[in-house]
Amino acid sequence: MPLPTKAAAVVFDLDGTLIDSADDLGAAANRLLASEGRRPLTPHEVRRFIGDGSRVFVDRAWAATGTPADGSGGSQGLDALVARFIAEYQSDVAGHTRAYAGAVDTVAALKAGGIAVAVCTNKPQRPAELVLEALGFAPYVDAVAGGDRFAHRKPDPRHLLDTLALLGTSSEAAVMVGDNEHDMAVAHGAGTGAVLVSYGYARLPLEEIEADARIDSLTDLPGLLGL
Ligand SMILES: O=C(O)COP(=O)(O)O
Ligand SMILES: [Mg+2]
Repeated sequence: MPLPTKAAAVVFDLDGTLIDSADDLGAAANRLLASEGRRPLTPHEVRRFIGDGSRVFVDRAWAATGTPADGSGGSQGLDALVARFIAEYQSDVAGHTRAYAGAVDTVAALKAGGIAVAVCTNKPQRPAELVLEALGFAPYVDAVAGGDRFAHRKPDPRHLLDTLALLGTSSEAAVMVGDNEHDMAVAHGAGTGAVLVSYGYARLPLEEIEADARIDSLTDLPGLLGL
């Protein structure tokens, strides 16, 4: 679908779109893996494992480094590892994480142009809020919808629809901006515009991901939206 001529809201994905967070996610995972006598993840593995939230990230990390974690909910199983991973990650969300070039200024420019801004991420709510605060996005963001805020998360389009409900914006007047197939899938499913960034952590070849527009830098976004 074409992008709205006058967008009322822009919803951003977080990891791989607004922020390059792989090093801190990897460091937290590697501290946990080391405490369990496992090898660290490579930077390439970390980038491939991001995008489906903390539970899937830890599950992939465990499967890649030895016996997979037990998903049955026991005290030694995946649930316990996920809780420890989130605690590790939350202790240092921004040490090695950077906003992509121009990202904060772009979000600020949209806001100044009268566009509502939200973040729809599979990262859990608390670390998402902490990193947005630490990197200077928070003053320009009207709503944050972490992966554990609602009953559904990307690629379920209800994650995006529930995010838009927080803003009071209709799908037709909204644009989703993200770096992977889940972000574009929720945009198509919810009926918003879909803008794919080229520099993030997509696992599929970018040309295989359907999008209404593709950008190499967030600084191209205001122009694309007619600001
Ligand atoms: O996998 C995650 O934790 C988050 O990924 P997202 O911000 O790209 O949705
Ligand atoms: Mg992403």
